[in-house]
Amino acid sequence: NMLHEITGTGTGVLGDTKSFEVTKVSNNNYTAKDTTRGKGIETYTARNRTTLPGTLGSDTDNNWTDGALVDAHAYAQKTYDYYKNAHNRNSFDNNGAKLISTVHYSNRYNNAFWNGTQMVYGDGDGSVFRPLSAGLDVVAHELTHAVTERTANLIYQNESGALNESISDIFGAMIDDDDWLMGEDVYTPGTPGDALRSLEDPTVAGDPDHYSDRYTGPNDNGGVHTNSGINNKAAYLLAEGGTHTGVTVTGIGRNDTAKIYYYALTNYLNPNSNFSAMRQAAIQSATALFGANSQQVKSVKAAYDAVGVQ
Ligand SMILES: Cc1cccc(C(=O)O)c1OC(=O)C1CC1
Ligand SMILES: [Zn+2]
Repeated sequence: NMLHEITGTGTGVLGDTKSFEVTKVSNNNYTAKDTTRGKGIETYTARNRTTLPGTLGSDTDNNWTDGALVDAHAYAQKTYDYYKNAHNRNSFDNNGAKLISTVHYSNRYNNAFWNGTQMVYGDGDGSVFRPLSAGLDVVAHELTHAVTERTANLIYQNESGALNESISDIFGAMIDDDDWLMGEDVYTPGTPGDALRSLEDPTVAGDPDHYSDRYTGPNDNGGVHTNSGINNKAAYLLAEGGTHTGVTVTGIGRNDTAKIYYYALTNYLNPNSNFSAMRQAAIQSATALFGANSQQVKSVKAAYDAVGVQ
């Protein structure tokens, strides 16, 4: 309970020190259980097996040394705080639902996912990925899948699936807000400067930045992690501005961009929304938030013009 809530300190996967709320059970027993946020934030370890949630994280001296667990716990708290402070949303269900994360899932597992109940992170194989919870954008991406599931619930295939992925990348970039890259802190440790995806220039990772270049094949549920680049590029242009395919967009900044996408996700998008419906939802959201003749509405139209979505 709140009475035993204290601050823990630990070292993340990348060797950085961070602090986070934990529970003191006794003088030499601390658990990765935060009872200060919603109905709680709890982080577990699967100890490299696949039983979920596994064992609740614990430490004897409150100086935490399991980097993957430190990062998953601290970044879940940071992501909770973002949705509460920026969008007045209390956890993924807007009713304070407990945030459960498990690290050290399976063996050399190059993946992270939301399984409908909790977040799960592999350790990576050390070549393709480091432990995936070390990426704040990864944690935010996974938790945003839960937010999307409880709101628009975009079907995870073809265009609605690409939007599902893009919404997770957009809020991943809004929360890990020092760049427009996804997974840069955990992807290919041996290759500095690359990323799993880029919202600024999706083509650096081989993803399309215009609707005419969309993938229409069967792989990856119809290219959900590929065609996300089209809407990701639109969101980047909306926030930062720029000229793309001969169309100039006036940037409106990260905060207004985030408000527009959150408003669209929670008021207009539905499970079957395609890219055209995304354009309309963003226009209607910008209109509701900023007015019909606002710069924000003008820039939304230009951003979707620039990526070829009408
Ligand atoms: C690493 C990975 C593999 C497969 C699916 C996802 C997924 O969650 O869609 C995934 O996580 C990400 O894309 C996060 C953003 C880096
Ligand atoms: Zn995803």
